[in-house]
Amino acid sequence: MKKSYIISLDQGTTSSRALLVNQEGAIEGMVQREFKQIFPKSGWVEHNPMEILESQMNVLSNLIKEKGISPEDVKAIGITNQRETTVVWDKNTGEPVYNAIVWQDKRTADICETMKKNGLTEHVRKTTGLVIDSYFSGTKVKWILDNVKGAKEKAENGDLLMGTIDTWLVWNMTGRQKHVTDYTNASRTLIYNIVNLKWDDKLLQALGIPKSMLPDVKPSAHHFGDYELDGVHIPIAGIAGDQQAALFGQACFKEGTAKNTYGTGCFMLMNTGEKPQFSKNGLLTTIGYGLNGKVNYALEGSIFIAGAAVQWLRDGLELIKDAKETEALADSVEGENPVYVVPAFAGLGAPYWDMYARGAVFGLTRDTGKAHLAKATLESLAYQTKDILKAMEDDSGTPLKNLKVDGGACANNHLMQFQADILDTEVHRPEVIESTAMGAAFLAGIQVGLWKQEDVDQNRPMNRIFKPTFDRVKRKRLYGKWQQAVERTKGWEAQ
Ligand SMILES: Nc1ncnc2c1ncn2[C@@H]1O[C@H](COP(=O)(O)OP(=O)(O)O)[C@@H](O)[C@H]1O
Ligand SMILES: O=P(O)(O)OC[C@H](O)CO
Repeated sequence: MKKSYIISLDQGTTSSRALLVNQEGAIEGMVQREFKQIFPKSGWVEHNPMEILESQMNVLSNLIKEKGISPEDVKAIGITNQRETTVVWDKNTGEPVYNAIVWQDKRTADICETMKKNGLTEHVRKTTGLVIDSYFSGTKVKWILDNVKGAKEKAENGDLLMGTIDTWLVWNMTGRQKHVTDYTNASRTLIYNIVNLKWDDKLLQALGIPKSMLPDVKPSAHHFGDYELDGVHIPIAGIAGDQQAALFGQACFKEGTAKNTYGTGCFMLMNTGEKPQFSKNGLLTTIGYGLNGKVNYALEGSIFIAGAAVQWLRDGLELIKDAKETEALADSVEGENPVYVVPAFAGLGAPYWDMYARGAVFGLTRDTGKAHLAKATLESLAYQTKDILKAMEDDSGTPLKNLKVDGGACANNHLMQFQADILDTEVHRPEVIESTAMGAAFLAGIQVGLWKQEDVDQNRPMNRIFKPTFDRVKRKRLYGKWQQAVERTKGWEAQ
C-alpha cells in the first residue's frame, strides 16, 4: 500500500531541520543543517535570511532525495519556527533590507524604555499579553525602519513587508504569493491584539509601522498556500511558533497541562483554555493554537539561555567537545555543587524581565574544575525552570501534576534528575523528543484530514519518568543560593 507523509520543517535558532512523518505519526527520517550566528556587537544577534531560506530548502530537498519519496506522497507541509526573529524585505526584489534580528538581540532596549516612558506598559499587557522587552518583533521592525537608509520611505510607499520566519519561508515557498502568518507567531510581535485577533493600531502608531507591511493572520491549521515540487502542489497546511508547536505535539490540550522545551532557550507553556489569563508574576499570555474556529491561550515562561549555555561551554570556553559530555562531567561531582552559573547572557526573561542583567559565575574556589562548571551550567537550566514553575503555579492556583519535557537538552539524564529533584515534581520524558516538529506535522495533517486532534495523544510512549529525591531542606537551601546569585546579576549592563 502506498504511504502518505507529512513533512515538517523546523526552522530553529541554530539549525534548520526537515522531518518525514508517516501516516502512523512516526518519524521516518530527518535532515538537519546548522547555520551561521552573527554577533556584530555585544548584545546583538543576527541571521542571514537568505541562509535561513537556503538551509531550510536544502534540508527539505535532501530529505526527499535521501528517503526516495515521491512528491505525490507528501500530503502536506507543516512549518514551525524560532519565534519573534524578524525579517523586513522588499516585496519587489525579494531582498531583505537587513539581516534578520534574532529574538535574543538586545539592541532595542532604548526603544523599549521610550515605550515604557510613554505609558504603554499596561496597554501592551492587556492587548498583546506581553511585557515591553526587546525580545519581541515590534521594536526590531522599528529599529530597521529607523536605521536602514531609505527603509522608512520604502515602507511608507508600501514596498516593504515584514514577517517572522514562518512568514518569510511561506512567502518564498509560494512563489512570493502569500504573505501570511498564524495566530501563535502573530502573538509574539508586540503589535497583535490577542483578544480581538487584530493588529493593534495604537502600537503600530507608537512604533511607526505601516499596516501595509503586515501579514494576514490565520489559524494554525489552515491552507496557507502551496509549495510546488516537480510540478506537484503540496499544501502548506500547518504553522505554529516552535514553543506552541511543542505544546500541541505534547498533546497539552486540557487546561492546566504544561510542557517545557529545552533547546537554545527553555520555554514552559501551560494551556489555559479558551480565555486569555493574565499573569501576576511576569509570565506572558500567548496564543497556544488556533484550530477548528477556536483559539486556545497559554501562559508562558520564557528563558533566553538554556542549551545555549551548554554551547558556551563547548564553543566559548572550549571545556567540552560535545554537549553530551556534560552528563558524565556533572555525574562526577560528588555531593552538592558550590558553584552557580547564571547564564543571563541575553538579559533575564521571565519572571524577571531584566534586559540589563548579564551572566555570572559564583562560588568559585581553588578546587573548582570544569566538572563543577558543567554541572552548574546544567543546574542553571533547572533553576530557571523552577523560577517559572513557581510563577505558573501561583498564577494558576494549582500545583503541576507532572512536567512533560522535550527538546535537545532533555536527553541529558543528569539534568532531568536534578530538574525533578529541585522542582519536587515528576519529569516525564517521551520517547520522541521532537515534539516541536511533531506539533507542526500534526497541525498540517489535521488540516488535510490525515489525522484528528485525538490522534496526537496516541502512540506517545514514555521514555523515562524522573522522580524527585531531595528532601525539603536541601531543596530550599540549594534554591535559596540560586535566588541570591540571580539577584547579583540584575542591572549589570546599566551600571
Ligand atoms: N545531551 C545534552 N546535554 C545538554 N545539552 C544538550 C544536549 N544535547 C543538546 N543539548 C543542547 O540543546 C540545544 C539543542 O537543542 P534543540 O532542541 O536542537 O535546539 P534549537 O531548536 O533551539 O536549535 C543546544 O543548545 C545544545 O547545547
Ligand atoms: O529555536 P528555539 O527552539 O530555541 O526556540 C526559540 C524560541 O521560539 C524563541 O522564542
